[in-house]
Amino acid sequence: MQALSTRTAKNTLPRAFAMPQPQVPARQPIALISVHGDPAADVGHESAGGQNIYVRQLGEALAAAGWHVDMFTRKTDPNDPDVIEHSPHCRTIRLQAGPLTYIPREKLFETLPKFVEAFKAYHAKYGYPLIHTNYWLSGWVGWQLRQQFNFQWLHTYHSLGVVKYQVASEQAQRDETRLMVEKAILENADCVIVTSPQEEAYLRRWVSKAGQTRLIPCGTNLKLFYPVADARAQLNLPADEPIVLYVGRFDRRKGIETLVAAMAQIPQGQLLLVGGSDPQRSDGAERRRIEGLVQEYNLGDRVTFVGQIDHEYLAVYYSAANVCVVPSYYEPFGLVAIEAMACGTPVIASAVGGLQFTVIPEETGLLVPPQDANALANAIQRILADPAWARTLGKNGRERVQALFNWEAIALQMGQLYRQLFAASLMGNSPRLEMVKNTASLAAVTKAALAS
Ligand SMILES: O=c1ccn([C@@H]2O[C@H](COP(=O)(O)OP(=O)(O)O)[C@@H](O)[C@H]2O)c(=O)[nH]1
Repeated sequence: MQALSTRTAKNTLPRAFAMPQPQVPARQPIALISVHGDPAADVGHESAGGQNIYVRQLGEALAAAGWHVDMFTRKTDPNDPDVIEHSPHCRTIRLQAGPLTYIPREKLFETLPKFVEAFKAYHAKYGYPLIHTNYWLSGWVGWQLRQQFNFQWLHTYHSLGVVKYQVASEQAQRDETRLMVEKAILENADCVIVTSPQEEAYLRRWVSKAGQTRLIPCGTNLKLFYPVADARAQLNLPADEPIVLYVGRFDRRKGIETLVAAMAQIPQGQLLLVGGSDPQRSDGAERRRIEGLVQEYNLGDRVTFVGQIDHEYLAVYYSAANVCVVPSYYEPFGLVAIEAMACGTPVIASAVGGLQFTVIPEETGLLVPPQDANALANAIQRILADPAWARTLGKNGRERVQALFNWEAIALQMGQLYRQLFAASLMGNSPRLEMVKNTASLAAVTKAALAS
């Protein structure tokens, strides 16, 4: 007799009776636009800094949380690939808009219409229901698209012209188009992300009373930034000499000049300047200017130009330092401050912008007036003179980052906001967002996001 029963048992039912295959849920596609900050680029020099890190971290985290994320940037080198896969559902897409060469951001505006056209080809295919733009140039792109398509539009400024132009050395750069576009963004986007309460206040005082904002700070990756025990040994640095650290781009507004002048007033200690530069570009010119000052102050044997360091390896530098200084004249947020704090290193920062949110004077470090070398020298000496207090500042700093600026929690908050905007738009409502008003409520939101 035929062994009919065994075949039947092995799932040979006629097609009509077969169970339907489980469907893999389609991922919601979203677009992050960062025209001048390529999320796939190496950071720490003129054309790549905090914005590149922010967009890349956000894209990767949202993809891990179940979205399909396309991050659009302008292609600047013909040898670069057009598409980079960061993970199966997160990619950087480089669009051709204008010449395939680096263009400083002050001159990028005229390439934007081409960027909009190139983006539309992808939009026709994926129909992104949510677009998150970064910096005013990408915001202009979002604003143009908004006039033609229906999508939820979020924006992060990263830097505000109206605040930047208040610094004397930046006034010559004043750009009326930028100011007009920044106002249009606030008034037309579905939600603007402010990264500090200071940014919210600047927007309301100087840009517009209209438009919705939500406080979601920048964050840092606590798995990358933590206290490294044998940092000095790894870097071959002496165990007992004070080390003052600067990390960042060579740009006048970063105030490296003030830090060098402060070091000249301090009798001991090494200054490490971490950050890349290209001799052909403006950061190369700034580095030469700083090198000149180091010679003038006779600090040649106490200042080291370390060059660019991989983001993934920076924790060793932060951990090796007694203090990290962020001497900026203008700083919208300042990732370097929270990275140093996450490594347990006290921070001395200028009392400007978001640094007044991240650094708590006398608790996690010190704040000093910008461009004041005397005040900075005093602050550095106070910290170097009291190692026990410095350790307490460092410990408090790490705790503050854990409570408020942990990237994992920030990404979850952003994902929740995206979902909130979607839900409200599906119901035809203009979404009403709850404003996080103070640090205590932000800490509670952060905790809740991590617990969810
Ligand atoms: O050699 C370097 C110098 C800087 N950075 C990174 O560049 C970013 C600078 O961001 P920040 O917000 O401090 O300043 P911005 O460049 O956006 O003005 C930080 O994440 C640094 O860790 C880096 O990875 N390597």
